[in-house]
Amino acid sequence: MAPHANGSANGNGVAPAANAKELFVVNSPNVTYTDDAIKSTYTYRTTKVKKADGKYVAEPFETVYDFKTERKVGKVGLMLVGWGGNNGSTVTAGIIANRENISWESREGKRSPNYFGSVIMGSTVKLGTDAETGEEVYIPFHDALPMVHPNDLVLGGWDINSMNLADAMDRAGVLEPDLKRKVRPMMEGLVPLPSIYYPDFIAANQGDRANNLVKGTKQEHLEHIRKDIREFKEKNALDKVIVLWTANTERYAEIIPGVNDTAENLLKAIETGHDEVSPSTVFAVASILEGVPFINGSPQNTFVPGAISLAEKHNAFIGGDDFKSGQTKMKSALVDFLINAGIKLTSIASFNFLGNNDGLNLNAPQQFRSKEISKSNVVDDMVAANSILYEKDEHPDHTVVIKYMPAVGDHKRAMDEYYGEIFMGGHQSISMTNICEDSLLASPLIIDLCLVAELMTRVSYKANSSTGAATKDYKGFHSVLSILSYMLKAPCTPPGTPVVNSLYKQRACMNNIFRACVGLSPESDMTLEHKLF
Ligand SMILES: NC(=O)c1ccc[n+]([C@@H]2O[C@H](COP(=O)([O-])OP(=O)(O)OC[C@H]3O[C@@H](n4cnc5c(N)ncnc54)[C@H](O)[C@@H]3O)[C@@H](O)[C@H]2O)c1
Ligand SMILES: O=P([O-])([O-])O[C@@H]1[C@@H](O)[C@H](O)[C@@H](O)[C@H](O)[C@@H]1O
Repeated sequence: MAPHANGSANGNGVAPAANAKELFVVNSPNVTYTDDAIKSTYTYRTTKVKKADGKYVAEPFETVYDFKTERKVGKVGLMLVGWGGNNGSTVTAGIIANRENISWESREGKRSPNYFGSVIMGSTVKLGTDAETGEEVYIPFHDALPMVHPNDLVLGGWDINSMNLADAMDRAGVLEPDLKRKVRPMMEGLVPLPSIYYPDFIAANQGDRANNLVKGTKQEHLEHIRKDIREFKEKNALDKVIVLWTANTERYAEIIPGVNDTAENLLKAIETGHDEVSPSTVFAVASILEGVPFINGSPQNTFVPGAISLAEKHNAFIGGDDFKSGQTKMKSALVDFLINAGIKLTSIASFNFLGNNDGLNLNAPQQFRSKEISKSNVVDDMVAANSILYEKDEHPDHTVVIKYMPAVGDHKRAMDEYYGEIFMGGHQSISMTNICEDSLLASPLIIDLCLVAELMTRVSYKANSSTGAATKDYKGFHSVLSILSYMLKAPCTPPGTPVVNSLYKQRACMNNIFRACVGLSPESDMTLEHKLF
């Protein structure tokens, strides 16, 4: 395999197009490069398990897929709902600082911009083993497939508060003064579009912010948001737009038969202005109808059943819920480790103190409840997978507490105690404290979600198997983008499919789907080449 895409022919004798931005080329009879696309024929190998005479029977199973990834990334816009919030203003300043290569003075000396904390921009994946030295070859995750660079994103969005992004950045109190001073001139002119506000869905303590609102009925709101998306696309000559909710956490919407249970009922409920349709669902529906991916970075049930079926009907992408930034990310790594190490985790106590506007909103019981749900379900699949440690339906005790502590601002404090049983009745307690800026954890996740969602708009497949359901034409992945799970606390998955919470599995899934798109087998970590001589 040649490390650079400059001229080596692939197995089909088709020379890869000279695309200086692609870091590697795959030399295989199963991979073809055209000017427009990378096409791979890929054998997906799984194991089917049956039970016969009280015994499992495991059968290897193969499906052959053709994958196609469009190579032209195009100009991409990211529209944030809640643009003027802590996350919205921080990710905007961060992208501008990176794009303009702005350094700043801090207490510790000169600092330069980076994308640390972004799995796509800040981490590497193994491509393979060096043919001569046997050393492992790693490439930036961002180079695994053609992806948009965050510096090239065109940013925009909505907020119920009219503050410009420079003042919003000051209000957030996240970034260093010298950095804020330097990016201010590029942020003052950025003003969020008016948004929709249904006071019942977020905490009453947010009422003072609501001075930038779209008037009219729910149906008019839907049309207004659709028009905003279209105009943003046209004005900036964009090929694609991604819409992402980073606005306040809403309360759960009640699921009511006839109102939000089907696509038709949901559209009707918007038309008649039903109270149980939340602002985030209106944004999701607007995005679906405009054919742009919509991602929910907050915990509420934006994707009511009617929204999911509407997305399926329109082949539009949706992803959610709730950024997995700090405490929960640790949890989805640590619990995976403990249970897979054979340690019986018996309780998790998670405390969170934060003093930003998110914390103020979460001070209200209904909004806290949305967060409590998304933070509590993250260990379920790992517990259920181990029948040695846990009886059926047995769960560790799990408590989640969030308290508003104005003095700490965005510097959230997360304190966790994990308590479990070890060998022969012994006990193990692990306590950890995690202190960091909430918005500096969430901002890179916004970037990752946008980059991967955009990529998925360019990936299509057809089943090509004698055993699987063969299809004639290429089509996109399922509307519910569960490939985004790594970045999300409560991953939304296609209806009826399992949720995977393990951080390790979620990352491997992303990596291996990307590898399949260039015809490479999953990274198994077997490294037999170093074990068998
Ligand atoms: N920071 C993290 O680590 C993290 C992790 C997971 C989830 N989240 C979620 O991300 C969201 C944003 O967090 P934040 O710290 O930026 O909060 P924030 O309160 O600073 O920002 C939210 C913004 O949304 C605006 N808003 C509220 N309702 C709106 C609407 N209907 N339309 C448009 N704008 C609206 C508010 O005016 C505010 O500017 C929260 O729901 C939070 O729970 C954050
Ligand atoms: O990602 P994580 O650290 O588990 O969760 C965080 C919560 O602990 C915090 O209270 C909340 O304000 C953030 O929005 C985020 O949801």
